[in-house]
Amino acid sequence: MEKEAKIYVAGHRGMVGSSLVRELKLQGFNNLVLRTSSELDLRNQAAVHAFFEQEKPDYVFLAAAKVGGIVANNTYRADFLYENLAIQNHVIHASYLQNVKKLMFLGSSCIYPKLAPQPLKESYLLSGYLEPTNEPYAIAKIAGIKMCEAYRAQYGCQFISVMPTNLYGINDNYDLENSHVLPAMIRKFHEAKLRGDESITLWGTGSPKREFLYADDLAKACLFLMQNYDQSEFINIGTGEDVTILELAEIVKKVIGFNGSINWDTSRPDGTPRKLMDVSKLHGLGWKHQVNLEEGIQLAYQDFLQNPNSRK
Ligand SMILES: NC(=O)C1=CN([C@@H]2O[C@H](COP(=O)(O)OP(=O)(O)OC[C@H]3O[C@@H](n4cnc5c(N)ncnc54)[C@H](OP(=O)(O)O)[C@@H]3O)[C@@H](O)[C@H]2O)C=CC1
Ligand SMILES: C[C@H]1O[C@H](OP(=O)(O)OP(=O)(O)OC[C@H]2O[C@@H](n3cnc4c(=O)[nH]c(N)nc43)[C@H](O)[C@@H]2O)[C@@H](O)[C@@H](O)C1=O
Repeated sequence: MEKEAKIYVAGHRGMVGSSLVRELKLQGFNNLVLRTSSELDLRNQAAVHAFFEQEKPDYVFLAAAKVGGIVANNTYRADFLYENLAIQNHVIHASYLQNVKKLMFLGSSCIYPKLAPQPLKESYLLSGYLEPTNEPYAIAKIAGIKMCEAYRAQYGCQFISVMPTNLYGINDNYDLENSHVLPAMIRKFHEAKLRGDESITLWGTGSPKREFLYADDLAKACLFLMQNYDQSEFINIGTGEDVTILELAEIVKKVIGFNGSINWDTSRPDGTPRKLMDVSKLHGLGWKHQVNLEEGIQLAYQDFLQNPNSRK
């Protein structure tokens, strides 16, 4: 990417998009094109095509999506399928029509079969049934991967896909019902500490395992791959290390300084038992994450405390 290149970051107000913008600016990319969803609703095909025709970006990071945790995915199944398909169809096709030099599509580790062998190699895609709680979202993400592959094969487009593991960081969504587990834990432990509660309640059994990557590390990986990776096959982004939800809770509890106990609401879903990324392809290219889990949780907690705009 040339420093003066025009770069469109779709979803720049989100956790990942805002981190991408910070990293791009840090690295000297300042010709950024940004639109909020109220300025440009990416579900509106005509509006997306008009925007691309007018702006003609050189590079596109597609980090706009309908995103949420296990319960949001399971509850708003139609919205997760329709909105994500619409957003990615419009942005990817318009990028082809306007000769975008390179596009990066962000998928998710939920594209892998629920019971796939661990760690998850890129080649395991479509080798088994998906986890039911997020099947609509995963189907949309798989369609996005296949669109990038197809536009490369048929039209020679330099479109790549990356599959991030579970993310957390600055500007996360802290809604208690719709968020992912880490922001939910930060808010639950913090508010319980303030109230002096004796216990907090988390979801499921605590036994599923998850891998967590700090969003600023993800943004660094995305910029690295935009400049150093150009193949049809998508690539995993993660740390290659996971913890049980119970172990995660113990870390968050310690960082926040909550002294009570933890109850488990087993009427809430556990989701997939484990989804640990195989990151050997990414490490082979020379990229590795920098922020470890406890350090990242401390940074996210500081942001939660200090940022008056945090999404609670
Ligand atoms: N968070 C996670 O744990 C993971 C996320 N990912 C992927 O990373 C990407 C970014 O996720 P994340 O930053 O967490 O999500 P956020 O919810 O934080 O941000 C999503 C952004 O998408 C934008 N958006 C949503 N709908 C529309 C629309 N109809 N038109 C225009 N913009 C829209 C929103 O814009 P606005 O603010 O202007 O409304 C929002 O800023 C997604 O593709 C997601 O699937 C992958 C793995 C894990
Ligand atoms: C990134 C990924 O995120 C989603 O998948 P998920 O990893 O299952 O999502 P999650 O972060 O919401 O939960 C992880 C685990 O944590 C447990 N858990 C405990 N207590 C709380 C809790 O209070 N809130 C939440 N949300 N989960 C909790 C919860 O029961 C589960 O076992 C996909 O739908 C899809 O969006 C996707 O790709």
